Amino acid sequence: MHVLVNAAMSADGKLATHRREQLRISGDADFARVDRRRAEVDAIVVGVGTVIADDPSLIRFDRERRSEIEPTGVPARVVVDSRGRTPLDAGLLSGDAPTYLLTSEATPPERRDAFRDAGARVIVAGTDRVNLPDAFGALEREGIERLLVEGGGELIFSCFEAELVDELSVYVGSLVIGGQDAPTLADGNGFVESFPALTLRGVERLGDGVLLRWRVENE
Ligand SMILES: NC(=O)C1=CN([C@@H]2O[C@H](COP(=O)(O)OP(=O)(O)OC[C@H]3O[C@@H](n4cnc5c(N)ncnc54)[C@H](O)[C@@H]3O)[C@@H](O)[C@H]2O)C=CC1
Ligand SMILES: Nc1nc(O)c(N)c(N[C@@H]2O[C@H](COP(=O)(O)O)[C@@H](O)[C@H]2O)n1
Repeated sequence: MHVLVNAAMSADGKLATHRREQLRISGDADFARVDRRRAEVDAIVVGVGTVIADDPSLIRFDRERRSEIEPTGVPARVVVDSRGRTPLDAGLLSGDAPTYLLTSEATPPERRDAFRDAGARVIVAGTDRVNLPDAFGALEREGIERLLVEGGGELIFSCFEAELVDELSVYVGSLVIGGQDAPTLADGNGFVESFPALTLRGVERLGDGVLLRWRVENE
């Protein structure tokens, strides 16, 4: 499996304001780049915090280009949601693309059934919290090889903590958001003694911002 994390942050490292409302940090050029990356992967992954904050569709991409690359269909959408907090009327349960809900045993069986009735494929991995290596392994067994993780900060941290990330792309927009409670690129508990090592692969000006690309050196 290949896991790319992509996000847009402010110059001070924030993904959104402390109100956690959806915020346009990327410019048109970066959104077009993200659309191309979406067209190249098998699935796009977000945390339930992002679903609740943004209600994303995750299907914005260049359909013509997708048909050139992979004529078999659209990328799946994946929500990491330990307790089944995804609203049943969320945009990504619209049926426009296959949707997976990665959850834990903390989600009651009847709630899992409600997601299945809404069209989602439910994968249970972990007791209290989604066990990401197990859940991503289950996706791999479904034929999902290329994952694009779009956030938010808590999920991105967990992906690094579990050493699941192969590549990191960050668009740095020309704004300052501030706020100690605003989500950052990697939240969670933070690393203390050892830190994921990155090798810089690219620096590119895109509109008013900068795209930074790293390879992650997992041991
Ligand atoms: N600027 C950007 O590129 C992006 C910004 N965002 C912003 O980020 C904010 C949401 O980020 P967060 O609150 O950090 O939520 P998140 O989207 O990272 O979701 C975190 C939630 O996922 C669930 N979860 C289940 N298993 C987990 C595991 N093993 N590890 C981590 N989480 C697990 C938990 O319920 C946890 O609360 C929103 O304000 C959204 O607008 C989100 C994506 C991209
Ligand atoms: N690349 C990027 N730049 C920004 O400025 C953003 N705010 C985000 N957010 C991510 O995109 C999702 C929304 O996608 P749709 O418009 O619904 O397709 C949002 O949920 C974040 O994951 N990304």
